[in-house]
Amino acid sequence: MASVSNKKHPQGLDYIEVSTALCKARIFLQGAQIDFFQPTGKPPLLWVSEADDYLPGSGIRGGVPVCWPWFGMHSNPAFPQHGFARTRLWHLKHSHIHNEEVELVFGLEIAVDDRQFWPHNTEVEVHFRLTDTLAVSLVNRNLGDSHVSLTQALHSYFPITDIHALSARGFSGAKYIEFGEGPYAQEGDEVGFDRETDRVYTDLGPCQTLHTPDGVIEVSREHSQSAVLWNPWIDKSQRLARFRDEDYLTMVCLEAANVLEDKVELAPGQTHTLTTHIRWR
Ligand SMILES: O=P(O)(O)OC[C@H]1O[C@@H](O)[C@H](O)[C@@H](O)[C@@H]1O
Repeated sequence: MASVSNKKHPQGLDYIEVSTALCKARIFLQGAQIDFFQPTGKPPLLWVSEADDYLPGSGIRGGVPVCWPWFGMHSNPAFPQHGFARTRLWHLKHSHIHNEEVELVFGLEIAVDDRQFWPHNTEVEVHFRLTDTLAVSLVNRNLGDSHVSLTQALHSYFPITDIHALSARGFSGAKYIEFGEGPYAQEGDEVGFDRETDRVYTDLGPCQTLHTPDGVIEVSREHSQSAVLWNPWIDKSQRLARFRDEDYLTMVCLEAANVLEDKVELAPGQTHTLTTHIRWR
């Protein structure tokens, strides 16, 4: 029997625990952030640092942080990197169990203090559809009477066993910006890792794969032509919060995004839905 239960982490954060015949999952109200997803009979599909302390107010270093309503640094350097939504308390609006499929919808009320970051009249939701695949959608509706634009990402962290053995594929035809330089044309379909990698891809096809010693993870996107491929390597690992020095060896981020020329443009009344589907192939 599928179940959806409210739980509290020992450090105080509330989360929703999902258990079905097809998967197990854990989603925190803070940030509407999933940090655990395991299809039945397969290894977990998301990575979280063992250094994470799950303290209220700091985003969890792993799973799928929601970067909204901007990705990366804001033009105002006083604003937080990757937006403010990942550390705010979302609320569960709907949960629906149908056979062994669970759907959860989280909403975010913009607090008065956060109006400085987001003064627009919009609605934002994160939807999870949990089967043997993890589907996450970030839905934006423009409820106001003026045009709104934003950037965003579903900043997914994946367990890849050994960064030296990882082959990321599905990049041919795309271009990327890295460390503020570019755009560069992607050479070939495949990306290997032997240094810090922080590429913002555009003109990217809808499906990439991560070939790891433990299997192939498939990451596909809808309503997104951009994605971020990130591994901090040795030096940056030592500077990152809630991250162990050696963590770069076992993780990579492949983030479904709407960034650069792929940003979300919403006319009054319009809705945009960014979706990523993640599964073991
Ligand atoms: O430490 P944060 O704010 O979670 O960011 C982690 C990384 O997120 C990635 O998406 C960026 O491309 C990196 O440059 C950044 O370091």
